[in-house]
Amino acid sequence: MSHSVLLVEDDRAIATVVSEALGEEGYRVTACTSIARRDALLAEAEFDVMLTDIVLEDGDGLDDIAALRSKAPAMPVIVLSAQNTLDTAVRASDSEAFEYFPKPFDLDALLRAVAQAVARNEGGAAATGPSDEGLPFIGRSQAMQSVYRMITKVLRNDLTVLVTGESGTGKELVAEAIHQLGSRRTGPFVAINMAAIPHDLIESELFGHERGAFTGAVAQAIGKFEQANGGTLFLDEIGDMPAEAQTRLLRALQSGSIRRVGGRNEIAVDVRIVAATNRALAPMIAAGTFREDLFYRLNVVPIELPPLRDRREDIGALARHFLGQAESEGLSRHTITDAAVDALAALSWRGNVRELRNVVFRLALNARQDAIDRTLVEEVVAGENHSTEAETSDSFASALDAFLAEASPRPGTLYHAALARFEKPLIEHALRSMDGNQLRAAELLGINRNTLRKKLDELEIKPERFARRR
Ligand SMILES: Nc1ncnc2c1ncn2[C@@H]1O[C@H](COP(=O)(O)OP(=O)(O)OP(=O)(O)O)[C@@H](O)[C@H]1O
Repeated sequence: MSHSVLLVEDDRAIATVVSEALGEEGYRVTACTSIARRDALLAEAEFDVMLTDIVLEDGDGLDDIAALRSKAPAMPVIVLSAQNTLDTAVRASDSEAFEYFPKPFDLDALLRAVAQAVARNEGGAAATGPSDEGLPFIGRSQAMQSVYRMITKVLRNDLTVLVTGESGTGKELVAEAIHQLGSRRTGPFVAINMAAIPHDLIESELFGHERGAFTGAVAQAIGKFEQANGGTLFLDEIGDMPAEAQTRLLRALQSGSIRRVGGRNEIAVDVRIVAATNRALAPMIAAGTFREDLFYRLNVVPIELPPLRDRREDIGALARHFLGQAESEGLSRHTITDAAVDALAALSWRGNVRELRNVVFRLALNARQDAIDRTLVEEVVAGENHSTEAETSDSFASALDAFLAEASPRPGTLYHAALARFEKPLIEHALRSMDGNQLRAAELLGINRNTLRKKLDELEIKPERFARRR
């Protein structure tokens, strides 16, 4: 017998597409657009799975989810939402939703999730776990959605997380979110930055020391591992950890216990580890400076933060958020014009969200009127060298390192493999900057339009993908 799906969705276009796709897969779909109708349908019949939007014409689809669970405790719920914030992702996971799909979503992925939900339901498994209010995580871009989804997946377990991403992309914020929203939130959150501590002190900082363990160890000291007992330990800039400390950390992760420097006793510790790095670890492993076995211990759940330049649509919301922060730190209240946001969005943001925060604070300091306008943005960022040649070449060099470490191409193919790797993103960047206009993209690149056309064919780039959507 085919499985039944209840679809609660007031966007008719989405409801139609999803119903048809499910129908083609052999599901019996019952669709409705309101909470009242949903409840009436649930009172009449049982469904194998429910798909629900959050904002519905008569209320919030997640609000009374607990009541709904008492009516249909075993029914998996898949949440579809256009409010793509971390809060929504967390609310969806709190409501014990089986999956959360920010809109626009990939239909095939949704169909796979429905199939899994049905299979899981037949197996009788149930999800568990609560959480509370969200963090000020700003950004609804598609690029941030997978970050939010990954965060919600680790809230009810103690899996080790490795957060990667360029400096200033929000890696520490992810660690804090995992701690504050997860099951360890009543325990301590302890952070340690490997790059900020002299190498010879790292082991004693992490594991503590006994009195007299080394010159200067005048008293016993408790390390970060013990301080974080029952909570979360955030190991920042893990790529900067010296070799001996790596070995000791690996041992601690394997055994769940530590030994203070100069100490004899093994001390059991219960900590959840979140590690972060802005350096590519693959080339370091290849070069023998980072232990591969430690990498695998840390990289249980990888969360990769996108650079700000890949989610420019978040810049306006972030800028407004930081203006609010500036105000709460005593600066006067300011708004920002759309033209000023566009000017900010055009910059390269090598320092990512941290750099944007600093620039916004400087704008607030320098503003002569209520609204921050484009002219002020241009004045304030003028002297800042947002994308100098040297910086661009630096980031190319590190991308090239990562490519070489991963690709290990056959002899005789290296030049072309590297070229192909960089040519496509470069051309896509030009098209994106020019809203898909090939003539202007060719001008930006400084190549002939026919050459560009040939490249588009060769590299299978579809220029219409970059046309501005209204
Ligand atoms: N999505 C976001 N929403 C709001 N604030 C953010 C966001 N991402 C980052 N920030 C803010 O930007 C600043 C830098 O973030 P954070 O320190 O988490 O970056 P990081 O990736 O850990 O940097 P580094 O690698 O240099 O340590 C912080 O003030 C943080 O609160």
